[in-house]
Amino acid sequence: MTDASIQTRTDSGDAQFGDYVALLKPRVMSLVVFTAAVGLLAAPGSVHPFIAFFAVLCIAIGGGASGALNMWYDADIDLIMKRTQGRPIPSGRVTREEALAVGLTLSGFSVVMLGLASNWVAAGLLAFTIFFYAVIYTMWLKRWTPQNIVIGGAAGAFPPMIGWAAVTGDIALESVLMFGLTFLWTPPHFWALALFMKSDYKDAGVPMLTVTHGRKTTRRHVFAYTFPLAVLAIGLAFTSVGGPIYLTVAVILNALFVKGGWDILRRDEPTSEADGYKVEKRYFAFSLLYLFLHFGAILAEAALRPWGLGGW
Ligand code: HEM
Ligand SMILES: CC(C)=CCC/C(C)=C/CC/C(C)=C/COP(=O)(O)OP(=O)(O)O
Repeated sequence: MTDASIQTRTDSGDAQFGDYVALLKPRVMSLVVFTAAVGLLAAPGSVHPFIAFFAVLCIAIGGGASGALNMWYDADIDLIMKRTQGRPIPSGRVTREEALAVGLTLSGFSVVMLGLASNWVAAGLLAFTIFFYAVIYTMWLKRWTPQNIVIGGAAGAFPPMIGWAAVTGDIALESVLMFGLTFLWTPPHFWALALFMKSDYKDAGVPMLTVTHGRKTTRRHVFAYTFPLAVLAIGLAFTSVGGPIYLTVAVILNALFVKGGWDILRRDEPTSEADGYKVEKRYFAFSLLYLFLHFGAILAEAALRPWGLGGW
């Protein structure tokens, strides 16, 4: 990826602290960090609250670092897409070299600090996650295959596993299922967005499913993913991190998510375009609430456990 126009800072001024924070994709990372914190709090056993806080902080910094590496590599794409033109590199407030330096420094720092504060299984998983998002997804899959976000989605799904491992030093069925929940959720989450972002990915030459296989196929894929997702999400209720609260939340949310996927499938383009992609936008917003509430319910079960409540 070479593009001289984004190599140097423009005249728009020096970078502010906020520009460096924006490199870390804080809004997307907030939910990632929440799922990591829930993985940590739901794990059997306990760690000192300071270590727990510090471990989550390391995961947040590592996630942010991978976002900076993504912005470093994707600066050419971000310059083309309307949604991303205002980011620190395409708008000329931060150079690519600075973004790379921030990404690499924070990656190294977060992994080493997590290893020292908790254990090297968690640190290894964090390092692998950063590598997966920055190298496997960003540098390879994103520009190569419409399955980019399906496989690449694994990056965003690892955090609860990292949180869990920070306590237990191990990988367990529950942490793998929490991984699976985010993994199967990512395609409908992203493709709903791709449906209303219309030409952005096409203009940037990114082979998203909407571009390569068309919008009807993308609608079918959104709907199709809601079924395995519902099975896994509800199945998680019957493991040690589940319980009646989680089960209730999962049944309601998955019924709504399948129904929403059906609504998306049934829509045709002229109708969707005429109403400004209202249904697709609502579904994308609901996808965020969906994941937040599933992990929130796991947290509620864990929080009630010390009082003999929560769980089965
Ligand atoms: C390969 C996987 C994923 C892809 C391609 C993807 C893509 C996107 C995109 C393009 C946006 C628009 C936001 C922006 O312009 O900054 C977005 C928003 C968002 N995503 Fe994802 N996402 C993925 C996985 C995840 C995961 C795993 C999480 C959390 C666990 C997540 C949480 C969010 C949140 C919270 C927002 C809303 C941000 C805001 O309010 O601006 N995403 N996602
Ligand atoms: C270490 C750690 C905890 C990592 C978390 C990794 C993570 C959150 C991955 C989520 C993937 C994500 C934000 C994709 C955005 O796609 P994109 O980069 O193609 O989106 P864009 O078009 O907005 O740049």
